Amino acid sequence: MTPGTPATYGMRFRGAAVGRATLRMGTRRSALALAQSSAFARALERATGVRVETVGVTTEGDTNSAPLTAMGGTGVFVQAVRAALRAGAVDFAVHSYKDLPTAGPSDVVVAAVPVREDPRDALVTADGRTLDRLPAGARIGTGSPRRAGQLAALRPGLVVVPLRGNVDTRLGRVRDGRLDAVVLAAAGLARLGRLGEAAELFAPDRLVPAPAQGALAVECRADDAALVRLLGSLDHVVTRAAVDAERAVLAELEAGCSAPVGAHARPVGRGLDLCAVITETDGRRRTFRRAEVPLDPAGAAAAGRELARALRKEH
Ligand SMILES: NCc1[nH]cc(CCC(=O)O)c1CC(=O)O
Repeated sequence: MTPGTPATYGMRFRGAAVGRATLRMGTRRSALALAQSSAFARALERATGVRVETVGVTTEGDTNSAPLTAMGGTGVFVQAVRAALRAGAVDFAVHSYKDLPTAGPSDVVVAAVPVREDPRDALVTADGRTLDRLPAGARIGTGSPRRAGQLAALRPGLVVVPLRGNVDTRLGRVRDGRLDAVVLAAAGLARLGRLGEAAELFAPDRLVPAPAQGALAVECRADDAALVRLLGSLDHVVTRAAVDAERAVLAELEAGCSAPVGAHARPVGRGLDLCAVITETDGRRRTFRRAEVPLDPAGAAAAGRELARALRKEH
């Protein structure tokens, strides 16, 4: 960059606004977490002229291979990263948004929800077969009760096998023949440049994704106003509204419904088309509904809660 150009001036000015030439970014150390956080870091550097340094944090979700349901849910991926934020070891943190519990602490804020990656679930099979073409008795791996319930409803004859681990581990189970198929987030494959390995990408109203799947949450300390503003330059309004609606469905259903939940909002016209599902983990019951949602944050959350109440009544 040539010194003295208007672009350089603008970058210096904005970097100076947070009073730090270099920002430290907290992230988990998995290949997926590093890929998504470094993509965000590059975008932030381009947009604002700050420099970003990566600080890898190991979380309980990385060191403990027990099922997430036995460990207190997806929150196990975020606690250690938030602790680094509170301790001042990092300035901001990048999380997979679907790993954030719905009840957030008040001392950290989601300062940016960047534009979303592919939100769909993907099927990977050894020979490229789609779900409908898997033979009865085929073994399909997932550790997610949401995926298990919906897969069992779609294909009652399949055998769902519990599976956890990083993307590489899960894909390896198909390659080594221990499983016939695995279902995982398309966003994870895309961020690792492996989306081409998917045999099928499920339409979001057929296999409804997890709330906020494919989205990132960029958090910083709530009292760091200049940084909240700087990170906010990468906020994507449509993604934020969609995620607000989807997480409102989940938050409302967590009170009094332990069944797995999917929720997904897709931009349509000037609003969002929100669909949500509750299943039993064995797939014997599946309740599905959809609703139109306005693009503003308060309206999106209210519409999500209303859809959740209707679902709960019906299920
Ligand atoms: N709970 C693990 C997790 N958290 C986020 C992703 C994928 C990427 C995303 O949804 O942003 C995954 C893996 C998966 O579901 O296959």
